[in-house]
Amino acid sequence: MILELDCGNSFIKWRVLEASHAAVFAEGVVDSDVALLGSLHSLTGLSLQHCRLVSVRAQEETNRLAGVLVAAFGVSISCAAPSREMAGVRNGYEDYARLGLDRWLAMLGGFQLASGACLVLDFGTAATADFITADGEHLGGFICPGMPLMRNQLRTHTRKIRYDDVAAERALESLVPGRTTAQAVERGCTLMLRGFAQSQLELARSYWGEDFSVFLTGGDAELVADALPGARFVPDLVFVGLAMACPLS
Ligand SMILES: Nc1ncnc2c1ncn2[C@@H]1O[C@H](COP(=O)(O)OP(=O)(O)O)[C@@H](O)[C@H]1O
Ligand SMILES: CC(C)(COP(=O)(O)O)[C@@H](O)C(=O)NCCC(=O)O
Ligand SMILES: [K+]
Repeated sequence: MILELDCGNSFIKWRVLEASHAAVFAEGVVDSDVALLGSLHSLTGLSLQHCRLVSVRAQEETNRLAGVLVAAFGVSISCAAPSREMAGVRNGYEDYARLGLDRWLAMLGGFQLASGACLVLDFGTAATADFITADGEHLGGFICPGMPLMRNQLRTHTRKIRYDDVAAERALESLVPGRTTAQAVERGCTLMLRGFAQSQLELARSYWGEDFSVFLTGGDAELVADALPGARFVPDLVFVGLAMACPLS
C-alpha cells in the first residue's frame, strides 16, 4: 500500500492506496503528526510499503514527519521537489523553487485532466489561483488570505469579534447581510473568497475566451463552488499531481 500526504499549513490530508489497483483504502484530514500516526495505527489491514508526500511546511518539520513514518512503518519515502518543467507544464516563477509545491502539483493535475488551458483555484489556509496555457506555460498566479486567515485576523485585531465554531457553521446557511457578528464575518469573508475567484475567472476569460477549464480544490472550496458554475471540484487534485511527480518505479 502507498501512503499519500499533503501537508498544508493548517492540516495534513492523507490517504492510503492499495498498491495493486490504486483504490483508496482509507483517507482523512488531521491537524498534527501525532494525530496522523493515531489514524494510521487504528487501521486494520494496513500494510504500507511506500509513502509519497508534498509539504509546504518548513524543511525540518517535513523531515521530522518523514523520520517518524520511516520508524513507524518502514516505508520508503518520496518527497515532491520543485521543478522547472514536468508533465508538459513549465513553471512560470522567476525562481521556480519558490513556487508552493502544493500549487505546482495541483497545476500538474489540472493540466493533465484538462488537456488544455486551465485555471486552478485552491482554497486552504491561503487562497491561490494559477493560470496555465493550452501549451503548458504557467503564466503565474495570485495568493491571498484564505478563510482561516481572514477570520483569525479579524478575531486577533478587533476587541469585539468573538464567536464559536457552532455559530460560524450556522452563519453560512445563507449569504444575506448578517444580523449577528458571526454571520457578518463568515458571510463577509466568504464573499471575499468568491470575489477573488470570480476575478480570476474574468482574467482567464480575457486570455482564453471560453476555451479553458477551471479546477477547484482545498478544504474551503465548497464556499465558492456555487459561485463558479462549470468549475470542476476535484478535492484530491494535489494528490493527482503528487502521483505524477513521485511515480513509484
Ligand atoms: N474535513 C475537513 N477537515 C479539515 N478542514 C476542513 C475540512 N473541510 C473543510 N475544512 C476547512 O478547510 C480549510 C483548510 O483547508 P486545507 O486545504 O486543508 O488547508 P491547508 O492545505 O492550508 O492546510 C479550513 O478552513 C477548514 O475549516
Ligand atoms: C501559498 C501557500 C502558502 C498556500 O499554502 P496552503 O494554503 O495550501 O497551506 C503555499 O503554496 C506556499 O507556501 N507557497 C510558497 C510561496 C509561493 O507560492 O509563492
Ligand atoms: K493546500
